[in-house]
Amino acid sequence: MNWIKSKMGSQGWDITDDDVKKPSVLFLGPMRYAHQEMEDFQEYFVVKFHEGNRDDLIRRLKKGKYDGFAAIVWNSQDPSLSFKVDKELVSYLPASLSLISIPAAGYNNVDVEACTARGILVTNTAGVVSAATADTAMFLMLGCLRHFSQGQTVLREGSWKNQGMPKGHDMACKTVGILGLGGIGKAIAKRATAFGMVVNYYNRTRVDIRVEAEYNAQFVAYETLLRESDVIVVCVPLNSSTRHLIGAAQFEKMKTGVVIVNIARGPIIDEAALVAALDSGKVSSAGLDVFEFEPKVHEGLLKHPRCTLLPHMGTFTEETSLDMENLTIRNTKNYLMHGEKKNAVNKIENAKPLETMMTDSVDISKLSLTLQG
Ligand SMILES: O=CC(=O)O
Repeated sequence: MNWIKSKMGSQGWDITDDDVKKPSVLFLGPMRYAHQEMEDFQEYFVVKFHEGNRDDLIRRLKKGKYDGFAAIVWNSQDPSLSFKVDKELVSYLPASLSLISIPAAGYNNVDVEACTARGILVTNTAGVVSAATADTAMFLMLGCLRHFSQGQTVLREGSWKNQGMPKGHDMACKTVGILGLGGIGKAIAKRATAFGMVVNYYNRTRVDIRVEAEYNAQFVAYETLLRESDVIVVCVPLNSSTRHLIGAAQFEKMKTGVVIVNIARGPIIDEAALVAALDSGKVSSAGLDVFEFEPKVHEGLLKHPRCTLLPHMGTFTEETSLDMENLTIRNTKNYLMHGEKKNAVNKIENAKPLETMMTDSVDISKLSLTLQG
């Protein structure tokens, strides 16, 4: 039975299967793990997959191929789909579209303001990425403090550690400054405490003191975090106020020999300034999972022996991919069926009326049935 029928049925309308059509949802990029959730989803929605780049998508949108679609699931992690859902693209989305659901925590590729103006809710999967991303941060921290990447390179080149390699540093008793104590920041705080580190954090808004106590995290001013940290971990989302949050002026204030770790988004750090700080010795090493112009990586980082570099692998595990896909599908279903906005990153006051989300068929406008806002 489909959901519109059950909604209508519950309101006493006498609806047959023939009267009812399922709303359509466009999937950009494949769902590789969430087989069970997809099966369930297809009972209620028509699923269409689109493969192709931004131009293909715009061409199809202009031709009206996706008119009447209710939602888009946007796999922005897929390299072919990592283009921007910018103002121009949003302007081509059909009037029926009420949701863009993203299987990622970071939604910097989507012009959320433009979506809000068109009444389109945007959801992410922030809740399920924390553990895998925090594990990645710990790997980078350890790698940097102990020079493990350098050790691996030396070994692969047929040498051994005592042939010119500097000794590393223990994690215990080092001060880690977490820039952004959200879900990922908290997961890092927990792990850093287990390693015996002192945990400081900076947020625009200080978290509740009970949360601070739970995570052993002490709130400090941004300047203090820059000045007193042995390791700085970047965990804030990318937006216009966090772009180049760390640049030459900030490196200047840091301890000489500081370690920089970034598992959030590349453009939060001015990469050229980071390379200069590495070259001058101000920054002893950098552990980076994200890059300012990824997948392109600054030459100065690539050739730097004291950098540990990963190709954006923070959530690149089978388990977390499954959790992200499942949550993305659930976010879509819950909003379209129940108006639930649990993982929304923007505010939409009124959900679009149900009838505008139908691909065709039954004229339910007479029934004045709308989704809960
Ligand atoms: O980078 C990964 C994410 O945003 O989830």
